[in-house]
Amino acid sequence: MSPDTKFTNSSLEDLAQRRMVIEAVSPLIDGGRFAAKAVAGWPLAVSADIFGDGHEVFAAAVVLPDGSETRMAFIDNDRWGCEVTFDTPGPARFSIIAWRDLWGAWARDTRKKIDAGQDVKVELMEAAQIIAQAKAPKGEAKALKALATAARKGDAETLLTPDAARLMARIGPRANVTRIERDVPVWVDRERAAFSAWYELFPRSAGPEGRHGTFRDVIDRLDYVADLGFDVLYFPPIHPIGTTNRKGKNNALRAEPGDVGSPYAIGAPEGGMTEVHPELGTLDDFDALVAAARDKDLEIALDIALNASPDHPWIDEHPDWFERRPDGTIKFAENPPKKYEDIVNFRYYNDDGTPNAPFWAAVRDIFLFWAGHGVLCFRVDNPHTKPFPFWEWIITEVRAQHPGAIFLSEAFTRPKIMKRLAKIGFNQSYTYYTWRNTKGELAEYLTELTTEECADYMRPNFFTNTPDINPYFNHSSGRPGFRTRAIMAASLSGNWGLYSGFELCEDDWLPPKDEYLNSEKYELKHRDYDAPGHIKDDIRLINRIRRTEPAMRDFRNLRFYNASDDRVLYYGRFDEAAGSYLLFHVLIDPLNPAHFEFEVPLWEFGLPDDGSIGVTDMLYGNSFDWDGKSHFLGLDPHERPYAIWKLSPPEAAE
Ligand SMILES: O=P(O)(O)O[C@H]1O[C@H](CO)[C@@H](O[C@H]2O[C@H](CO)[C@@H](O)[C@H](O)[C@H]2O)[C@H](O)[C@H]1O
Repeated sequence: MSPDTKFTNSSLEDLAQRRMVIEAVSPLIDGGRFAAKAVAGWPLAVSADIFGDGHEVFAAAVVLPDGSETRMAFIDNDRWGCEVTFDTPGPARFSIIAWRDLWGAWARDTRKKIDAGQDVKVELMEAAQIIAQAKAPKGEAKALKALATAARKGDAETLLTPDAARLMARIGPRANVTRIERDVPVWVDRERAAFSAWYELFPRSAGPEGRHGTFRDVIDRLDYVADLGFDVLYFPPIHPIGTTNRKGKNNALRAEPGDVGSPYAIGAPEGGMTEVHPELGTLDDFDALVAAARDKDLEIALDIALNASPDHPWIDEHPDWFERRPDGTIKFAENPPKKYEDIVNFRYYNDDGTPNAPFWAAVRDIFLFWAGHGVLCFRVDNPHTKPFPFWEWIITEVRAQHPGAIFLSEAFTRPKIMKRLAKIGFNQSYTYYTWRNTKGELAEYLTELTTEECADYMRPNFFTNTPDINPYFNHSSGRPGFRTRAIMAASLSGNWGLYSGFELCEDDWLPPKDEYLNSEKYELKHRDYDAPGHIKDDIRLINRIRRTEPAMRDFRNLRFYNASDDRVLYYGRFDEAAGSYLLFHVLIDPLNPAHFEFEVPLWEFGLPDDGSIGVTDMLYGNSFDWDGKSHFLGLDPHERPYAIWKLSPPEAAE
């Protein structure tokens, strides 16, 4: 009597489809709870550990929802990988399948047997059986028939040709096809989410001295910003500003007559987050600015700060949208130890724990309103002080209508919170760059950002400074430190930015904090953008290199190399497919020169240690050869605090 094959816990089919093992899939964020990030048109590397029992030959492929397959290649130690490309921004997914490759195993083993002089008559019968299982589409039927004939005639050599291997890899039978249990979610962004250069200015400061700036004044500043090579122009909030508890200069708790107030204290009788400050102009003026910027390939980014001044119209219209204290008064906002006396807190959840749905919907509509006015880049103020489900919902809702929307998270908070915000959908994240200054700190931080799992979902935006952060390093660095910090921000990260004044090496600070003296957050600021000592040439140069060198796009290609001085950060950005290879030396010490030895990474090009490689100095334009691996270089804070080299390896030169 045969044993009972009605297995209680699995069907036979199921057991067949689980014979292969596919594990440690990458990218896969929290088991698929969150989408990994990709960029439309950029290759996404997919990999997994794939193996099966015995000494069989295996094969695997990444499968997209349209059924298209990209074959994975064996890398090492049961790791397989390939690249796939998504063309359109929006939600996407992939699956992975693996199978036993019957023909591959047959060909490998038969070749060995023939080489050992063994008889392969039975193997030829096996070949005929495998060929009979192949399913040839019209165009390949003839080739398959030829293989069947060869098997019948005992022509092993024809069966073992590379052409036969390729044909059978395409159409040969797949045994025990195993598929990962769930598709892997991916969010596909447009390129600017991963590769952008932001310039921040206060529109109210864009006018001539002594007058409140307007959107029309900003139109006149567009050429300046575009000429520096930026592609996103970002404004702190542009809405009506409250007068109750208005802050005065230098964060004074009382404003003096004429003080303009913090633009983050949003809301006045003229309106809230969907109105513009009357002194800036009208919505029509704003639309004109967006259009003029677009003509210069500049995208406008707005600050979405969920702050209400006590004068915000919603306070009367929607009293239940605000947090209240037991005595019925509204709670003022804070980000301890900072206190924001000029703003109050919104209420995200009701007392019964359910979302304050009308308020959530109203915030969504703010984003949609500005998207309707051509704004698809949003810098979100303090997102970590608002609930995560709220952001996840908002981002999903906005993206459903605008898959190209970009959300930059301004969360200077604990690392895991920053990462969670990136997982739930923020496309870009502010980082700790402004506080990472030594070679060790920078290398360690960049290694984390580029190689750990967070690289699959978190995209740093390296701002050199912000209206809130006047970096300690620059208080005493002088111009050399401004130059190197800008060059590093722009070359270590795909996204970078600066807040206006950095290009003029502004360093007046308000001790003991890393804040600006006479901060523009509380007053208009008029600058001479041509004042001597600026670093505009450095900014133009690095933004031009970013635009022209494909190696600058995906920051995960960053590699550090050896330089014999701990004050010199030495790194490379290579894009082999595009033939773009850059090396950077940056002198971190803004006060003293360095003369050091460094290694040209000839090994990256398969060249021997005594090989030679062509190089162009991107600062001065001269080209020459580096012969051999070891070289010396001098950097001087005042003459040349950094060097950028473009390599031309021998193949590329030919
Ligand atoms: O709390 P962070 O350091 O992340 O700063 C962000 O949010 C602050 C609150 O929106 C904002 O603070 C500024 O606006 C406040 C409200 O008007 C005002 O009380 C603060 O003095 C002013 O700094 C900060 O600019 C923003 O980046």
